Amino acid sequence: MSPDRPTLTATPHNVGVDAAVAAARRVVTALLHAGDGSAAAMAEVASRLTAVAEHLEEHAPTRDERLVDMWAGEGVTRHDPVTGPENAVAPPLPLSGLPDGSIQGTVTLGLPYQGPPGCVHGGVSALLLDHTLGVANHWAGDSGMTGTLTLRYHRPTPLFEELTVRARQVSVEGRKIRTTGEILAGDAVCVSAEGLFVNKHLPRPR
Ligand SMILES: CCCCC/C=C\C/C=C\C/C=C\C/C=C\CCCC(=O)SCCNC(=O)CCNC(=O)[C@H](O)C(C)(C)COP(=O)(O)OP(=O)(O)OC[C@H]1O[C@@H](n2cnc3c(N)ncnc32)[C@H](O)[C@@H]1OP(=O)(O)O
Repeated sequence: MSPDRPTLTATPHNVGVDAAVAAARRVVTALLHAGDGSAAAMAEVASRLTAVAEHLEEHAPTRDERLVDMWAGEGVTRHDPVTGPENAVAPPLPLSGLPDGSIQGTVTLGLPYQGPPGCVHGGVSALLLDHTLGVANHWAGDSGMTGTLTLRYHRPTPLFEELTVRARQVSVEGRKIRTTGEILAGDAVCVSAEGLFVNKHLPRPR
């Protein structure tokens, strides 16, 4: 971690559940690349993956216990669907704070996130931006829940290319927090976002 660029999201470990999740992401991507026409032994793949799922289910706490556990501590989340090293749905997108108060991260998205041919699904862009704006609010000090998120899709967002996702808090008036952000490919803005967040926090499971 660089002192003028603090890491704001959970750092993946190369062991334990983080390593298993990284392998699961690889499986999801490999399945989509293989497709129905592949010569892979899909019946056997399905049976081995089912055995893995059954093993995990057998050793999991109850859902309520897990919900308490994943919200324990006051630090960064490890489970969210954007940055979470414990969430195989997350690309993941690591985010850092910049000296000007904004935040930024880079990510390259593959086939699981495809919308238009060769491009990122618009809902996936919305997910990345919603979360990044939320983290920018935490970093700035006043945060809340997304009330309204407005997106403008300027140009198709490419798969397989490094994207920059950035955001900054713009203003706080009473409980209303305004935040903006963008996804860029190179210097070109692909998607821009304006968020109105309302300072309200749901209680953590206990
Ligand atoms: C989200 C917190 C996560 C906690 C994580 C904590 C630690 C982890 C650390 C790191 C993780 C970092 C960040 C997390 C990042 C991202 C989180 C993702 C964000 C989400 O994924 S979050 C889920 C989607 N989100 C919802 O599920 C909201 C459902 N909804 C409601 O819960 C209410 O609807 C609410 C709260 C929005 C408002 O309800 P309310 O009763 O508190 O507000 P009220 O009526 O008093 O209005 C007060 C003033 O806000 C204006 N106002 C009201 N609603 C508005 C709206 N929708 N749009 C624009 N303006 C609105 C009024 O017009 C009035 O304005 P004025 O004062 O000027 O009249």
